[in-house]
Amino acid sequence: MATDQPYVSVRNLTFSRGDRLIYNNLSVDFPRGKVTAIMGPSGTGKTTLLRLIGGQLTPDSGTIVVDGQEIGKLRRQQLFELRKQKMGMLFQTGALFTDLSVFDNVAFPLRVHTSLPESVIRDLVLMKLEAVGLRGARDLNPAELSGGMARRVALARSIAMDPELIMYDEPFTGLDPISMGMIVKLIRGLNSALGLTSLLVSHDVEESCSIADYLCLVSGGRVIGFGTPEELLNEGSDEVRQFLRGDPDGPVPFHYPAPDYRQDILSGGR
Ligand SMILES: Nc1ncnc2c1ncn2[C@@H]1O[C@H](COP(=O)(O)OP(=O)(O)OP(=O)(O)O)[C@@H](O)[C@H]1O
Repeated sequence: MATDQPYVSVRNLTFSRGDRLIYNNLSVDFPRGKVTAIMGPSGTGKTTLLRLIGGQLTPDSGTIVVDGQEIGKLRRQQLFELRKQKMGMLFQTGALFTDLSVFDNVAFPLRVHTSLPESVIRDLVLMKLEAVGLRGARDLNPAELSGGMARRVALARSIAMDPELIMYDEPFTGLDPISMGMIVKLIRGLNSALGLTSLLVSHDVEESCSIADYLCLVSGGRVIGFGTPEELLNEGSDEVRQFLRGDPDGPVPFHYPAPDYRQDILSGGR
């Protein structure tokens, strides 16, 4: 696949949950080898988009192409192979196996998906743990880890199979500033060192802007801005800039639609 082709290409995607239309004809490309942060209001469908790209959900219509392969055309086994070989996911809820040590958690995908000898698995696990700074914690159990350490072990596990695409869903949530700083550094560092394509869903504007090559802002089922953080902060629409600056009022109004305030007060009713 040519390196100038996007790694993920979404075309005319429509997807509903029950009566709720979440995406209506969405098209967006995610550049290869870059970190793109997907941001937008709560409930707008960011996690849903990651799950559609990962093939865990199926679009009502439209196509999703990952590294040249159209997800919707793959048979179940092919999709499983694609996910196994090319995709890593770090979901906020992606808990570690509590009855396995740190080492065994990271070794798990290698043991399940490959027939590598234990000596090679050992080297690979130690390399991944070294990358997240936790080689020395290999014998601990998840219950002995802080939240930040657990997130780093989960990250080591999600890169165990050397994915090309890694999707992070709210990786900073609930972390103290130091742990958050470590995860920020790791996401950026791993992307550069391993040449990954990274998609990051996050509400943390400052952290996302500090590591993302591109921001993709979604709202109301469509992309309202795509560009570098600087481009969007300086030249984005009013709605984009309101979101990025966290302004309480703007195109998204502070007040829920209501009748005239003065008349409302004077009317005396409810
Ligand atoms: N399993 C489900 N069944 C039905 N509706 C769902 C399900 N999961 C999510 N939804 C709905 O789909 C919409 C999009 O959810 P999603 O989690 O993708 O939003 P999000 O942008 O990631 O939100 P947040 O920023 O709050 O995490 C929401 O309205 C949500 O209520």
